[in-house]
Amino acid sequence: MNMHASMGAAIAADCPVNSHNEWDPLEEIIVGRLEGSTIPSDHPVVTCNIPGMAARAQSLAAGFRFPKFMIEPAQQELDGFVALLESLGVTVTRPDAVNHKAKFSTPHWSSRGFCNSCPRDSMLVFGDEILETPMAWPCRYFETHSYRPILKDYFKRGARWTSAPKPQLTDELFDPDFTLPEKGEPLRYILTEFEPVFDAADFFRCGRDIFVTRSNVTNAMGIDWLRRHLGEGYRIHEIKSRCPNPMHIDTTILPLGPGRLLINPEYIDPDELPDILKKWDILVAPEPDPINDRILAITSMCGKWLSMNILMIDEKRVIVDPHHTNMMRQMEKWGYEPIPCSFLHYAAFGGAFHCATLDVRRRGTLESYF
Ligand SMILES: NC(=[NH2+])NCCC[C@H](N)C(=O)O
Repeated sequence: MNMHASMGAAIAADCPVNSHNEWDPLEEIIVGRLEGSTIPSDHPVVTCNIPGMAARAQSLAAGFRFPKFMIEPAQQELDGFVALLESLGVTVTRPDAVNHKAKFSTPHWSSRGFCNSCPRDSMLVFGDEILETPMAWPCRYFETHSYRPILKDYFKRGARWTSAPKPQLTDELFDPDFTLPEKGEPLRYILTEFEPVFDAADFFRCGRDIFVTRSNVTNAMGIDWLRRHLGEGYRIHEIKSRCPNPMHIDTTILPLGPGRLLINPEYIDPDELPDILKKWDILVAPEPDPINDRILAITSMCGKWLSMNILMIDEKRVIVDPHHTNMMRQMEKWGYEPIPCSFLHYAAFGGAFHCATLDVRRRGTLESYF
């Protein structure tokens, strides 16, 4: 090993932020919070991304606090999830509780906040860099502020802390005539190319290769911005999804380890995957177990494929919701060790295990898997 390489390795080992993929052994993770959660605004970029029933209910109550009957069971599950991660030896870091109901404004618009249930969406980790993403939901504009004490601490301990240009989120960014595509119609997005925007959760990382789906929160200019920012050491590949209301890749496709991809058969056509993924094993996610609880069904901000929103502890162990027995069994058949953790109530706040977390340190180095 030359001097440079060994110095690089020393820095990586000491740095509190060091993660290159979704499966290396997990050492530290940020887990979101529910305190202070506020029902998101009825801006079209919000409502077009939420299932119809929840969107209608939330539009009526936008800006109010989420009711207790939704917070309490989700909080219990969240506490259980944190305890489970700690029992597995993972360091769990939490954002501050902040009042997301507070109103804020730019010269062009004003909004209240939402919550910090999903750190996966607002920050991306590339090795020792943690990047704040330019999010398209106005109510999420200041969301990373609840993570600033953590970010400053990581920075002081050696991490690189960056942020994409803060978007303006003026009307020019949103197509005023946008409606969701009907079955059979070509996909379209609410975003224009006015300025770069992207959510971190539209990307997943496999070492030097990064994969992205375009969505109603990530435009082509956002993807280009990140491509240029990352430079020559990385390649960003776009994955085509058939999801009619795409927002966040982690209910569509996720890598489980080098050479293994979990796909949602409704949204992904394996023949349309980028060529470099064609050599990987495709593991087709089983049909999600239906959720019959009416309250859970009505309040969920997500679709049924949240069953795929799993978290890898390492290349073998994976956290899965025990409600999703098909997924639990299938994981075992594929040779994984599923660890059950009940988490269905969190869907009302935007996700499950993958969304609710940001893996900031996994033991491993930057590699090319292709
Ligand atoms: N990282 C996240 N917040 N992911 C949530 C994905 C939700 C996705 N739009 C669905 O409805 O299934």
